[in-house]
Amino acid sequence: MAVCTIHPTQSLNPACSSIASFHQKQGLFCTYGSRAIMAKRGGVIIQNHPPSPGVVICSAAGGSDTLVIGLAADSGCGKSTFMRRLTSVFGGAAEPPKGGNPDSNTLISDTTTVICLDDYHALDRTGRKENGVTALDPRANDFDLMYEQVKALKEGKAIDKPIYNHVTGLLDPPELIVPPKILVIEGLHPMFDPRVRELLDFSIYLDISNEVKFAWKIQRDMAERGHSLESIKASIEARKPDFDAYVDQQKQYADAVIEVLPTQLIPDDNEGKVLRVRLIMKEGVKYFKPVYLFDEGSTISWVPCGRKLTCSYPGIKFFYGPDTYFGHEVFVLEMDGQFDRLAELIYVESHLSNISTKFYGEITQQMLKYSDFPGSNDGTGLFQTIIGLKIRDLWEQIIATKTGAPLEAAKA
Ligand SMILES: Nc1ncnc2c1ncn2[C@@H]1O[C@H](COP(=O)(O)OP(=O)(O)OP(=O)(O)O)[C@@H](O)[C@H]1O
Ligand SMILES: O=C(CO)[C@H](O)[C@H](O)COP(=O)(O)O
Repeated sequence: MAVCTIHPTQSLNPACSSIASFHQKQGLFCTYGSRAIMAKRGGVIIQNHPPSPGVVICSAAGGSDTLVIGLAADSGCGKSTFMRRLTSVFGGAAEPPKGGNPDSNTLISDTTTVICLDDYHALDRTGRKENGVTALDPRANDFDLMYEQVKALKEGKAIDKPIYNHVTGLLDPPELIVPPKILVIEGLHPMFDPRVRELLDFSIYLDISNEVKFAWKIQRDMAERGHSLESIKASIEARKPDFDAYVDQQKQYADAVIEVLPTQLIPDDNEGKVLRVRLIMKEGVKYFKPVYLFDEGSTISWVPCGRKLTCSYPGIKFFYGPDTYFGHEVFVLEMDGQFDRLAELIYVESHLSNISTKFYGEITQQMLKYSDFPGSNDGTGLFQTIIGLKIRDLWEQIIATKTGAPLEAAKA
């Protein structure tokens, strides 16, 4: 490990510059606090210029601990919302790379870097049109590059990642990505290519049923983007064959699936406002203990409404039990309905176990803190928050295993 001091008004002083250059040549990387400093094409640059003097640390160990998480879902299915919940578990805001392309799809926080796999589109918008393929088609994506670059980050090496510009529909010049502690690759195909799949430490699939997808699309694309009902229907229909062929099939590989369905509490509901959400958790995944309700391995139906939990129509119903999913043994935790008073979630939280919280009520606190995010009063927000905590736990366990440090005791 090498250490030197820098001043905010300088790029890097000569000593730091040569340290960073040296380490870059060795394929290692340097940080200033949680920010990355890279030697690049002969010069030295600081990612996110430091706001105050500080210490630069160049270390062989830093990047090689990168945990890689895959999050798959169709467009408009809540990936960004999920990412905001996940990064908030680690604290600090997630922002696009400072001073970079304003249309970058990347989000960087102190601990996490989220890269959007749309950046591996091999064909731009015109190219897809000319070739008659959708963005969901593997032929429109560069899986070789995706594999090489995710592998490099996992090995602690920085990459020059392409940018797909959703504003122009063009492929923009690449941006520098340095290895974070936790790398999330989100998009249409994180589990499609077996080589990329193999690099994932944990994988999640957001499975939004057609009815709910339609309701969310209407809410966003009609209310916020001025699209017509017909054009939304047409766009969902046009994507469906490729979605079924190339995206949906990835759920069989996911360690956790969040399935979002219409409620069963209202007969023939077609509004899509009240949701039945199922968290499907694979058994036997390293460092991941499925959450359970009351008694691990039992089958339980629970209506928590009553003296301790306020419920208006149509109420709330939980279910927990073992099942099989694509031939895998899984546990399913299900919530149908929505909370009237979010603070009362503590009552439900206190009956859940293996939730990887650090203190009593952490889930409720997280949900209250981000109550303005979509899904905060139902199972989507609850299960996304739980998965965020499980990922934090996974990372801490991996670090503890590598360093031999004891894990914090007294976790729920
Ligand atoms: N849990 C939820 N409950 C209700 N609505 C939701 C939920 N999550 C997302 N939505 C709706 O879906 C829209 C899309 O969500 P979000 O931007 O998170 O999806 P996305 O997968 O990142 O989309 P894209 O890939 O198109 O950028 C939101 O604007 C919101 O209207
Ligand atoms: O499925 C998608 C992303 O999840 C988009 O449709 C794809 O990336 C193409 O984007 P655009 O419509 O902006 O050209």
